[in-house]
Parts: sequence; C-alpha cells; structure tokens
Amino acid sequence: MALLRLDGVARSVQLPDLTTLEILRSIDLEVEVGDHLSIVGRSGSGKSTLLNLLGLLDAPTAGRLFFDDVPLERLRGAARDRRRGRDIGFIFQQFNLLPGRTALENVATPLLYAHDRGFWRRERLAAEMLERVGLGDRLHSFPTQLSGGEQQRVAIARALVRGPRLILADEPTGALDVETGARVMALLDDIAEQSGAALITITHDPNVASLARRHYRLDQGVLTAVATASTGVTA
Ligand SMILES: Nc1ncnc2c1ncn2[C@@H]1O[C@H](COP(=O)(O)OP(=O)(O)OP(=O)(O)O)[C@@H](O)[C@H]1O
Repeated sequence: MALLRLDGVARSVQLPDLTTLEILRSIDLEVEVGDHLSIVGRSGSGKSTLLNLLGLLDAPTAGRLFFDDVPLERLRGAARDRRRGRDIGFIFQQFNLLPGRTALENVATPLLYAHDRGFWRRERLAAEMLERVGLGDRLHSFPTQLSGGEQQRVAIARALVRGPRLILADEPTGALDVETGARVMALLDDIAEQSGAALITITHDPNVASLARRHYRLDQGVLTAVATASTGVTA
C-alpha cells in the first residue's frame, strides 16, 4: 500500500484577467514507506505548490490525492491537521526555529500538540532526538548560539520527534555551505532510513538530489522520473 498516491493531480489558479494558470499538470506519483525521492526543478516550476499538496496543506484542483489510501477529500479540517501533525515532518531552507527557545524546547514544541503519551514524555523524547542528530550536549543552547548546520540539525530533530512517516524537505541545505550541507543531508537520509520514514527532498541542487534513490524533475508543472547512471530507470 502506498503511503502517498497522486492520481492525475493538477493545480491551477484563476488570474485576475480570468485566464487560468496551470501550475501543476496531471501528476502521477506513488511514495512508499521508506522511499527517498528527490524532486528537482527551477524557480517557478511549481515546487512549492507541489510541496503544499504533498504536505496536505492544499488540495488539488483536479485529480486525486490519497494518504494511506484515504482520499484527501475525506480528511477535512481538524482531521487533516491531526494527520499532518502526526505523520508529516517538514524541514525548510530557513530553519524556522523559535528564537527565544532552547534547542530542547524547539524540538519538544510539536509534542505540545500530541494527544498521546508523547505529550507527557516530550522533554525526554526531544532530548533523545537531539542526541540522535549529535547535539546531545547542546540541549540548552539558543538558536543564536548554534551554527547554521547545528540549527538545521535541531530543525531535523523537531521534524522527526513525533515519528512522522513522511518527511518533506524543502531546500534543506539551501542556507548551508556545501560541506555542511552534505553532512546535514547525509544525516537526514540516515535518520529517515533508520526510522522507516519516506523522505521527499525538493531542491535545485543536483548534489543534494543525488542522495535519493528515485529522482524526479519538475518542469513547468510536469513531473517526470529521471533515470540516473546508478539507479537506471526510476519510475
Ligand atoms: N496563487 C497564485 N497565483 C498566481 N500565480 C501563482 C500562484 N501560486 C503560484 N503561482 C505561480 O506558479 C508558478 C509556480 O510557483 P511555485 O511557487 O510553486 O514555484 P517554485 O518552483 O516553488 O519556485 P521557487 O523555487 O522560486 O520558490 C510560478 O510562476 C508562480 O508565480
């Protein structure tokens, strides 16, 4: 069973002059538990729009999207928010850490919304996650006291602390130098694999994309599988 499935998904908007702009066109995609795929596209190709659909933040204007075989239209309002909070972890280019909170508090934040024992165990779980990203000795540091790479590792710990089954990483190394970016990406890949989560990395950087097992290109809203020398045909 696919974790995420897109069947002929499109997204269009109506412009002020009443013409229709097709941002995403007829996208078919299946993502299994444990998959790692990259989506590369130029600025304006539709990456953010696609990310918002994959993250259940927006709905397609045509086609259907299924999460765990449940069609998106059956997940509304609070149910969709719960599903997103529990099953999807987001990592962004700008780390989006809360500035006045320590690393530990930042990582524990998503657990404040957990309706299970995660809520009560949030400090311990956050500390364990920070250990896993190699920041066990920086629990009480504030974001301004951490380097860019360390801040992104805190953001990774925060994205993973609720044990999501899907991780969406949007230009996760975009604000880091090449070497730090490569280390952070390898860590993210490792942790996603250990936890069995699917990882979708959206990037314009071919080096970052190369870590994935399946490769896609988004061009003017059209998503196509790309064959690579190491993987052969990926679709
Ligand atoms: N609500 C909207 N109204 C009009 N045009 C839109 C809207 N949302 C997106 N677009 C257009 O659709 C195209 C794709 O936008 P999107 O933000 O998904 O691109 P992107 O690949 O994420 O770009 P970047 O890498 O620069 O962030 C762009 O040309 C954008 O201007």
